[in-house]
This record gives sequence, C-alpha cells and structure tokens, in this order.
Amino acid sequence: MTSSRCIALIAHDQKKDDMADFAARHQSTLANWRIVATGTTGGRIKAACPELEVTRLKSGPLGGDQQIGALIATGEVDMLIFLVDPLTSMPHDVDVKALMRLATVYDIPMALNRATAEILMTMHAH
Ligand SMILES: O=C(CO)COP(=O)(O)O
Repeated sequence: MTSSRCIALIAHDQKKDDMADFAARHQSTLANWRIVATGTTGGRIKAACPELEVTRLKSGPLGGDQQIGALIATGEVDMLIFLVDPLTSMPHDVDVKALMRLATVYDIPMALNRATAEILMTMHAH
C-alpha cells in the first residue's frame, strides 16, 4: 500500500543492529509509509527488509541529517525515528542537534530510542 505519509529512519553506528531488527519486526507497518533514511542506515534496512522501498540520502556525517531536516522543514517528513548513540562523540554532532531541533520546531513525532520507537509503531500498526 502506498501512502503519502513519510517516516525518516536513522541510526547511529552502535544502534544499527537495533534499527535493522526494528525494521524487520515492524516491516508490515513500515510498508504503509514512504521511508527515507540516511545512507548507511538505509542500506542496513534494505538488507534486512529487501521488499521495503527506502530512499537513501547522504550518510549522516556527509549531510544526511541536514537533508532530513530540510525535508521536515518543507513538510515532507511526518515522523522521525532516530536511534541515537549517547555514548560516542561524533564529528557531526551539530547536525544531529539541528535535526532534533527542526523535528521539535515542526512538532513531528520523534523517537530517539527503541522504547519510544516501539510505542510509535504500536500506535500506527493496523
Ligand atoms: O550519522 C548518522 C546520523 O547522525 C546516520 O548516518 P548513516 O545512516 O549514514 O550512518
């Protein structure tokens, strides 16, 4: 089923296994969404769920977070699941913060950990 609703999926390196597992477990729900993802995360989701359509943007450190932020600003992303690694410092930390800020400014549902991501999926499962 195609839907105009769009979900952005992103995971930091230490959370990519978690994201692949999350996507596999919620594949039928995610199939109802257009999916955009940062580059490496999108590759992992595709590998775990080959039948999902995933638009892969740049890798996070190369501007992927900013691309997703721009899509939020133009109203093209309706929900963000961003499995963040709070224990590793990153060169693109400012981009990560900017993305979280825009998701807050535009008041889109934003999950930053698996527990909240599970709740959002439960709310949208059918
Ligand atoms: O770094 C990221 C988010 O800040 C994610 O980028 P990748 O999915 O390309 O690893």
